[in-house]
Amino acid sequence: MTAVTSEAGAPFGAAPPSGGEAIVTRGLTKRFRSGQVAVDTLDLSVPRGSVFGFLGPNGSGKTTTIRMLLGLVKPTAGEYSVLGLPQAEALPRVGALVEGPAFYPYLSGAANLMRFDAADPTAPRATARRRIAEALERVGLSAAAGKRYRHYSLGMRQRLAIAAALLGPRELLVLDEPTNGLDPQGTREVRALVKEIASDGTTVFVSSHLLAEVEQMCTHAAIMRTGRLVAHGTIASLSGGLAARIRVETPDAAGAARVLGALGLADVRTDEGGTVTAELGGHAPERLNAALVGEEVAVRGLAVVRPSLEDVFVRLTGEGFDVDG
Ligand SMILES: Nc1ncnc2c1ncn2[C@@H]1O[C@H](COP(=O)(O)OP(=O)(O)OP(=O)(O)O)[C@@H](O)[C@H]1O
Repeated sequence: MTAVTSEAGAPFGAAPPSGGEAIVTRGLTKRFRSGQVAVDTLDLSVPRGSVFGFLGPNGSGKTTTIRMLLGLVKPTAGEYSVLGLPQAEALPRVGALVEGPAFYPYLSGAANLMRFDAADPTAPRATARRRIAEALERVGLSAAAGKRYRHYSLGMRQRLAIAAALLGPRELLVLDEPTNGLDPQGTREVRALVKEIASDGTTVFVSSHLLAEVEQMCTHAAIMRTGRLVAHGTIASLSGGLAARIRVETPDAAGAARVLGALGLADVRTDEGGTVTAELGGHAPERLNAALVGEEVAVRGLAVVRPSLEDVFVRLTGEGFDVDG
């Protein structure tokens, strides 16, 4: 672990992590000179091979955490480990996209990567062409390698930035809000690329303020709010912590609510549009449908609604997830 002297002055333990984790943090904290605590005693475990969504509204401390993990910002307290290695050994195995690299508009994608690679003193010159061709191939830009950057679409530009993070063999890819500012097509391209990169075993740690994006793209997530972790786990376990609900569309909301209540379903609610919902519990939806129809309640639609990460956030914090910051 990269141990950081704690605020109390004692060095945090330097024991290596188990090896199954790509990133571990313990009590990681960053207080800026302004007094602002951007990251507050963060305990994070990112399993190797996961696509890990680091989720939180704007300003919740995601970028500051990433910058600490990459050695760009010094933590105030706590410790962290990346790939279970000392920082100097870990960083060459980590590809990162934090602030998009500045590319030259009149140069081609390949020429831009050549310049970018040349600026990295640790990159072996002799293999530059091969590594660049491989990175372009990996992000699906081989055919556009010779095209000028200024003619690239937004999605292609971001894929080139990801290619720049893949110019060496990487065990971990860290992407800070990679779909920010993209159009819908570019967003789709980048999401597909993240899944593709992860499919060969590379761990991907990706920050986002978009709940649905993390739900679609990630296997695991940590949810941040004002510098603190509010939830952490597999996507299934995070949303599995909340009960699924049954949702009944009917012209007879009062009748449906009565039948569901009589069957023992908990938390029966009728919304303003007349839709009735209740906690499903152990009930079989088809039996509920039969019971409603048997009681002459007309059913226009019946669905089981699984809780989303947004429901988890609202339940844990009592607040809506402020998507736009
Ligand atoms: N250099 C700095 N000095 C003082 N405060 C800072 C600094 N950098 C970030 N902050 C503050 O720390 C908090 C967390 O910021 P951070 O950028 O880590 O959040 P974030 O979740 O990445 O949000 P965003 O997606 O908007 O970047 C914010 O309140 C921010 O204003």
